Amino acid sequence: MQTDFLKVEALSRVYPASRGQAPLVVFENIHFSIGKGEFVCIIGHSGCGKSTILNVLAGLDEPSAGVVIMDGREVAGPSLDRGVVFQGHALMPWLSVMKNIEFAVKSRWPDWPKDKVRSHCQQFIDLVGLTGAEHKKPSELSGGMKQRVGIARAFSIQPKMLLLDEPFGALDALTRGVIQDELLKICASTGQTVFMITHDVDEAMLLSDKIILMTNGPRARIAEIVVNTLPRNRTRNDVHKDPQYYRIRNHLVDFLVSRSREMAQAPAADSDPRHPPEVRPGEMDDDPIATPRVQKQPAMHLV
Ligand SMILES: Nc1ncnc2c1ncn2[C@@H]1O[C@H](COP(=O)(O)OP(=O)(O)OP(=O)(O)O)[C@@H](O)[C@H]1O
Repeated sequence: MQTDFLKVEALSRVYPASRGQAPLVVFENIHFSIGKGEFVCIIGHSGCGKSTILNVLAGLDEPSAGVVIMDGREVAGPSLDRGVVFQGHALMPWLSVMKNIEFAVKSRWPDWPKDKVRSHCQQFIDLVGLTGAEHKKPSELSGGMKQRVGIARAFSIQPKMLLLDEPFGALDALTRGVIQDELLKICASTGQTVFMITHDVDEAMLLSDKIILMTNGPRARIAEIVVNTLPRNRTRNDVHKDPQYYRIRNHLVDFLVSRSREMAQAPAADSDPRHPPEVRPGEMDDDPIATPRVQKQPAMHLV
């Protein structure tokens, strides 16, 4: 695997002082890398800068310091090499579902004949369960349906990197599960590289190879990177049966409930921010047998 397909080096984001207030340092000195074909989730409380980092990776925002290098080239603006799905759907309201997706596909492959563009788009419309809604405008769709169009559009351009900002948050549980399964299948068959923001620890554990944990902002930093050692062929139905599952889950929940705040208040540890600690289940303190209450909890969403 190309271990540093995407490299983030010394990234900081500072918003200038306004109305007599001090400048806002959202995060600073962020370093991480993503291997080709890796699925990386980032979790942390609201305001720690997850969306800002994603926007910088997308080339839609500029960092105050630091650099992002993808496939050997510095990210200096938006590109069809990176497909983005936002919390809001960001569709063109005057275009139908099909035309919204066609627009992206034609930009990606301008030489493709019309029929090929159409059948390619249809494949992704079917994938997200929107068959029959091809000619509807966004105003005629529910919030979840609009979100699915955004997901189909991002998948359809087969980008080198998918950037997902809580893409499934607005979906009902059933659709969410179906699209998570499809995403797993697409990643397994195409080796898609993904960076995804989620507030849902179960979603992160189902989908990711690694989970970046951010301390609370301001001055957020990477606390650690959890290596998800659950076997890669996991499914929603059996992922929780793995003996490692609750150990990892407890560790993530514990981080969100207490350590993310405690670490934010403590001065930066003497660990080198260029090499955030990687943690595997065997190195976690949380013992699933000692803390069975967490096993009984339903899916956990924290903001
Ligand atoms: N244009 C701006 N000017 C000043 N501050 C901003 C601006 N945009 C974002 N911020 C601040 O930057 C911080 C990080 O915002 P960001 O949306 O990246 O956080 P987040 O972790 O993605 O939050 P959430 O989980 O709620 O989406 C917040 O404190 C926000 O208020």
